[in-house]
Amino acid sequence: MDTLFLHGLKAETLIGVYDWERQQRQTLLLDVDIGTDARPAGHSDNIGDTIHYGEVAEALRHNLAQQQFLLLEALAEHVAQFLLDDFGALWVRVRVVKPGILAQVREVGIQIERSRAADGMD
Ligand SMILES: Nc1nc2c(c(=O)[nH]1)N=C([C@H](O)[C@@H](O)CO)CN2
Repeated sequence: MDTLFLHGLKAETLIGVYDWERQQRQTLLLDVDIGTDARPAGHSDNIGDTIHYGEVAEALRHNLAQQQFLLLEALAEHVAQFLLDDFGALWVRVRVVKPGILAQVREVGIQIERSRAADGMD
């Protein structure tokens, strides 16, 4: 399988379990890997034969700005399902980092992998 990826995508959303986190959106960093078949576009050289990464970035930012979550786990599940459902991804890896949230820790986050074939069982 081929992988289309967007790494270091900044997205704002309301997220967190503490009261102060419910007051305003925070900026998260997402690494998104999308399993796809790149051969049709590789042969045709036509944007219509692939997943447009600009559209993925815009749709994700727009969608997350309208959502709210308590946990990074819930946000990652939401993003994975969004990519499988709305962009026809065959498989996705979603890594979410919440920057600067813990002192003395470089990065905190979650990474999940989900696939269409497993139908939510993985
Ligand atoms: N496994 C997780 N642990 C924690 C989360 C989370 O989303 N997943 N979130 C928090 C708080 O919101 C934290 O970001 C604020 O310090 C704590 N632990």
